[in-house]
Amino acid sequence: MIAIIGAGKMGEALLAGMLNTGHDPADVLVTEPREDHALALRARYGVEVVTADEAASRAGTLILALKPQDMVALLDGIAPALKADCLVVSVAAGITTAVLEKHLAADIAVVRAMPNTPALVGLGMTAIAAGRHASEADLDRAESLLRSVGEVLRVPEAHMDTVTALSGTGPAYFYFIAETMIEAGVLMGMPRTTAEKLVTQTITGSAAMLRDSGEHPVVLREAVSSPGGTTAAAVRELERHGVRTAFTDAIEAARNRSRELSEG
Ligand SMILES: NC(=O)C1=CN([C@@H]2O[C@H](COP(=O)(O)OP(=O)(O)OC[C@H]3O[C@@H](n4cnc5c(N)ncnc54)[C@H](OP(=O)(O)O)[C@@H]3O)[C@@H](O)[C@H]2O)C=CC1
Ligand SMILES: O=C(O)[C@@H]1CCC=N1
Repeated sequence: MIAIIGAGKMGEALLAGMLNTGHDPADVLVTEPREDHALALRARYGVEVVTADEAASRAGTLILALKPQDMVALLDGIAPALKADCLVVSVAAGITTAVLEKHLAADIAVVRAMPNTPALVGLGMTAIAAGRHASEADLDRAESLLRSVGEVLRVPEAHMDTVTALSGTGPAYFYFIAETMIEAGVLMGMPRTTAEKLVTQTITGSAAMLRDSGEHPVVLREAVSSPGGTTAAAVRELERHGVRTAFTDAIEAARNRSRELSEG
């Protein structure tokens, strides 16, 4: 039995992704404090909605997808109910395996995971790192569960805050660029629906090329840049406005915020 505690944006993306890829709703429990949201989840996905204690006592694999700020209180609350052989997978930004182990039973198997919302459409990217008591088999279990919603990479836990900044937060950078491009089209007088279609398909096609060509992004960008042309003019403006530095600083700020979240 898999239980998800906290079916907000990320928890629901994992839930929907898992069910879309063949998990049986009868094998999934969900915990959500808000009555109306709990009822909506039950109606939408056909899963059983239970209390956190019940989820902890019945789950073979427990996914914790509540906010980092709510995590310690939840861990302290469910620790007595948890099955000794339960695998705990936390997707919370910044919450280390040491914190999870400290507030659950000392020898519990925990895996820290950082997914992203494209899990909803089966194209997620998740990095995982093992706690002190998680065996290779536990990592395999976490990986096979998360692979149902996209790709999975094992990383040292020391990299997890950077993972959070790159792939966990990454979809937001992408949507920010998409939004900016659409608004630029609208500013220049294009109908919004036309701008949205052009930008969405451009981004989808570019992402597919980046994934499938095996080329470095610089090579792909150079292929778009005709001598004396539009792309070179545009890139000069991006550099002049410090967009590269802005992105680097943004990603560093996300990494630092993830670190701060581990301090409570
Ligand atoms: N959003 C994302 O793209 C990603 C998020 N994450 C991580 O996922 C976690 C959730 O983030 P996100 O989905 O964005 O946040 P949300 O606020 O959308 O989701 C958190 C959910 O947890 C519920 N919740 C709060 N307290 C409890 C509790 N005691 N028991 C059960 N459920 C509870 C909340 O209910 P209510 O609203 O009623 O308070 C809410 O539905 C965070 O730890 C975040 O770091 C990781 C990767 C990507
Ligand atoms: O914004 C956040 O804190 C979460 C973690 C990664 C993406 N969203």
